[in-house]
Amino acid sequence: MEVNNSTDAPARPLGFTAANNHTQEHHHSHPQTHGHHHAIFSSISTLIIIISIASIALIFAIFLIILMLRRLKSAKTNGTCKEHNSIINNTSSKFIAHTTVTFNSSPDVRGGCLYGGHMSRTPPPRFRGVQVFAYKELETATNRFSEANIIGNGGFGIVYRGVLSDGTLAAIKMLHREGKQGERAFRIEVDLLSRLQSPYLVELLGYCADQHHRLLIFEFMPNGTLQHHLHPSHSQHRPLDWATRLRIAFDCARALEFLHEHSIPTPVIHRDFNCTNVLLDQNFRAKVSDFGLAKMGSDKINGQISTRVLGTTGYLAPEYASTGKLTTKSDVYSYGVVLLELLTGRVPVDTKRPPGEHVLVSWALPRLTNREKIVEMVDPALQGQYSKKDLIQIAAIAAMCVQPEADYRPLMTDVVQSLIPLVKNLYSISSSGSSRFINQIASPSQGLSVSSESRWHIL
Ligand SMILES: Nc1ncnc2c1ncn2[C@@H]1O[C@H](COP(=O)(O)OP(=O)(O)OP(=O)(O)O)[C@@H](O)[C@H]1O
Repeated sequence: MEVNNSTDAPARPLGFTAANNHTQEHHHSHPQTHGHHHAIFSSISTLIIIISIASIALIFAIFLIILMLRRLKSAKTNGTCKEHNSIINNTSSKFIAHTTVTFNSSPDVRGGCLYGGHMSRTPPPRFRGVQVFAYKELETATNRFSEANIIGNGGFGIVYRGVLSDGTLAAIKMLHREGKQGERAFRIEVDLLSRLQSPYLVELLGYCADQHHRLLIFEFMPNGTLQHHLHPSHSQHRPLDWATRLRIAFDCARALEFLHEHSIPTPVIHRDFNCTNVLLDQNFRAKVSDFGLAKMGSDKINGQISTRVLGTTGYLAPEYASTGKLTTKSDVYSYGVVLLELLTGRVPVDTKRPPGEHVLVSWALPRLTNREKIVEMVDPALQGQYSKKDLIQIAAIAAMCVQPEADYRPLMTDVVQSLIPLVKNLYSISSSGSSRFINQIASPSQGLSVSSESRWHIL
């Protein structure tokens, strides 16, 4: 049986041939219909082409929009830093090479982040986690720095109580305009406290370097200074009890231990540790403040720093006062003086007292190692709240800390270790809510951290 009639014709599938034939027939028999179909086809393909082009254009536009949105987003994130950096690298206020901040002339930052350009949706500018405030914001926070909001007046400036825009209560320190020392103190506090975070140090919330204004914004410590409670000018404060004094001594020891041992890469010497620089929170937990005179260990030559003698009379270690040689042991001495104040309720220098009792350390040292005399030294306001064993232990620690020879003084770590059993014992016996405190005693590093980008230079 033959499938193809023509021998020359290539073999084709039947259907194909038929269809072809049919098409040919159709073409021949309906030329107008063919033209009409052709028009329909061409308009359909035009439509398809147009739709395709439109879709491609649409996809491209969407892609572009996404790209722009992404750019915008990342610009915002970096923008905070860039914007901020441009301000701090301005001639007016510079943070150079990790540490040095110089404030030479007035910046023109109107409209920039220092002049409240970040008031609305963008997050406020930050420097190492510390907020940069506009002067206007702080004016608002303190009701134009009203007298009613003044909470203190220190060597470097006036401290105001203020409420920040997010409702946070803050202590706002406005530094005096004149004097290089104030400028330096400002620079050191910002630089140091933005790197050091410890529950034993008063937190720096932010700063303002707007034109000639220099302000530091700290967490608010509702119970003020240890000075106010230990040596009140009026008798408005109830005397601190023994347990609270012991806990304050412990918190301060931890603060100095943190500065000396856990600050990276070099130890920090507070240089002005005293009762006015110990602030108390609502639970009378102590935090150390005022780092304006602090020094980095990197300044040292053979373990000691030669420097101008700055600090507070009565708290200065003898070798530092006489030669200007500063080490972490200078802080240990100052700590010993504060411990003596907690123990005796006396001020470091009191010329109203009888001869031989003017200087607290000279009066206390020979008595601290005499068991009978220790009891006579204790602040009468304590009214025997302590155990004699604890008293002797505290006296021994204080005696070690105020040794005239720096090498004989203990490290702050040793002081902390000696205080741990006393404080643990005290708080396991007493009040509720102490378990958290005991946990903190047990794990010294808890809550402590130091910024990893710390590369400190001489300040
Ligand atoms: N964070 C704070 N919270 C609550 N009150 C504070 C805070 N910081 C300071 N004060 C109050 O402001 C007062 C002045 O503090 P400031 O640190 O300026 O000076 P000072 O420590 O008393 O003296 P100096 O700066 O000369 O060492 C303190 O005595 C205290 O009453």
